[in-house]
Amino acid sequence: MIGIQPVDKIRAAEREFAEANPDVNLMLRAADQVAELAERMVPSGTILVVVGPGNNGGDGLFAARKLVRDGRRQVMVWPVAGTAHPQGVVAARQVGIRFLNDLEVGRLLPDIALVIDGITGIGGRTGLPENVHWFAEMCDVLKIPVLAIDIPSGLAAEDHHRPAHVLAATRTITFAAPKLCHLAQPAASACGDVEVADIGLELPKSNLRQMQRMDVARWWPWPTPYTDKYSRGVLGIDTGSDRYPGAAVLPVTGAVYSGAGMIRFTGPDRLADLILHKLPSVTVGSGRVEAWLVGCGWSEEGAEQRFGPILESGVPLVIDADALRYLPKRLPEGSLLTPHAGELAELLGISRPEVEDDPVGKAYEAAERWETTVLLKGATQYIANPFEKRVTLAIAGPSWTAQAGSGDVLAGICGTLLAAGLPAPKAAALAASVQAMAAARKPGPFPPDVVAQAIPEVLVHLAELADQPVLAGDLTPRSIAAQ
Ligand SMILES: NC(=O)C1=CN([C@@H]2O[C@H](COP(=O)(O)OP(=O)(O)OC[C@H]3O[C@@H](n4cnc5c(N)ncnc54)[C@H](O)[C@@H]3O)[C@@H](O)[C@H]2O)[C@@H](O)CC1
Ligand SMILES: Nc1ncnc2c1ncn2[C@@H]1O[C@H](COP(=O)(O)OP(=O)(O)O)[C@@H](O)[C@H]1O
Repeated sequence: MIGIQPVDKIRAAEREFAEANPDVNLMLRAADQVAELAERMVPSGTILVVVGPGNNGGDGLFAARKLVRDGRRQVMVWPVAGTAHPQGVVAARQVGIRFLNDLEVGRLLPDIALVIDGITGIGGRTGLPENVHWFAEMCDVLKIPVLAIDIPSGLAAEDHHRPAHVLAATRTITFAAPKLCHLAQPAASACGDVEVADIGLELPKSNLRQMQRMDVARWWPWPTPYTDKYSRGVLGIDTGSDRYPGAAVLPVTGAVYSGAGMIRFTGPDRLADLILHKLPSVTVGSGRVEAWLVGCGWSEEGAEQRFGPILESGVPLVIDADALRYLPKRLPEGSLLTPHAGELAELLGISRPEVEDDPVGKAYEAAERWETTVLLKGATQYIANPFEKRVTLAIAGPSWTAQAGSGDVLAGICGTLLAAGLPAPKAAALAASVQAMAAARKPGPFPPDVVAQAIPEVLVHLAELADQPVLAGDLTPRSIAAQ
């Protein structure tokens, strides 16, 4: 898990570091890392460092000096605000770096191998200074690689919006910890590959976090020799309707391919036949379950009657789609709500744009109101955990997943993990991440049930990461591969 840090915490850590280490210049540390990454990105060719008026520009100027000294290449600087970090300017001029004006930049741009963006970093407000709009567009048109220092200029560190004008990066090097804009869409789409560089800052634990593959590997409920179908977790699924028959098949597919011990389907009989045709391991009819999944494709008719008895069972529920309209004030302990932005808006009695404007805040608000875990779905998936007062971002996948039925499959995976006994925040973070990783293995317009079928491949890979044996004896996947 990686902590996502707000700007005030970064600045506080920087102050503490400066007090404790008066002889260390953090800007030089940052600049060295920028220069080193620039060398890796383009080993030769002219580099243009674009600098703004603040410390982000300072990083750029010291990186420029380093690049001139270390390599025998041409480095030029464009100070877009007229003024720039004074010591940085002196340092750059000392090594003979040429400072350009707008006209010169326009003329030389086609021959630039790399642009380093030091216009704004964590001090940046949303939006690019007007006099560089043309430049951002030209970099895009000419396909010039851009290395952003800390934050691509135009983005604001704690904001997930992507404004119309942004200097989109090929890579971003940020310091100490990622910021929300690096990970949350659509802002993240302007950051390219993000590298977090250690410059020695100590940061406190954050209540906003990003899942890592290793977390999925560690937390996944791997079966053991003591496991049987019951102990792996029996999941009850009541989903689908005549209007939405696929909403019965898809969640069950998600649940089966993520390893449910047993599934009891209690939806309409006709849909049970459909499911059995595809997935004969599913059982039909009621019985003891460890968790329920409800709501996908219920449509409105009869929804409340279906929901009532299941709510009374008291086991944890995954509550999706139509069932979200009938939430009681108190939910069974350990339950999980899985709304998309529109459904969350309806739950909170606000508009969809209000949710889209503040997904972290609104997911958390619903989690607090119902005292339960909320998984807000979308391009970035947020898991709000009101018990530990934090929000976790799931691992993200390709946008191909944005299709009807993906949410149904995701609900099924959540159900498997709740039935396995995982607490809802973990179940949600794992399910959303694994679906994204499966989609990354099938990058294209594969239907959601085909993406679900890639989950076992993802798990085999993760088992290797967690060093989980897959055969009797001591053989781990790694040792098998070595045969
Ligand atoms: N805080 C830290 O830990 C460290 C910070 N460093 C660098 O310092 C940066 C932060 O420096 P600053 O606080 O000076 O902030 P920035 O350099 O990010 O930006 C501040 C300046 O840009 C202007 N500005 C902001 N948004 C604008 C916009 N949309 N249009 C036009 N002008 C805009 C502001 O008015 C201000 O003059 C970091 O991002 C990083 O690059 C590094 O030197 C290493 C240590
Ligand atoms: N831009 C996107 N990139 C990746 N995944 C997305 C994107 N938009 C939506 N998704 C995924 O698509 C699913 C949509 O869920 P939902 O709207 O409930 O679909 P349905 O109800 O049709 O199954 C979610 O699982 C979400 O993760």
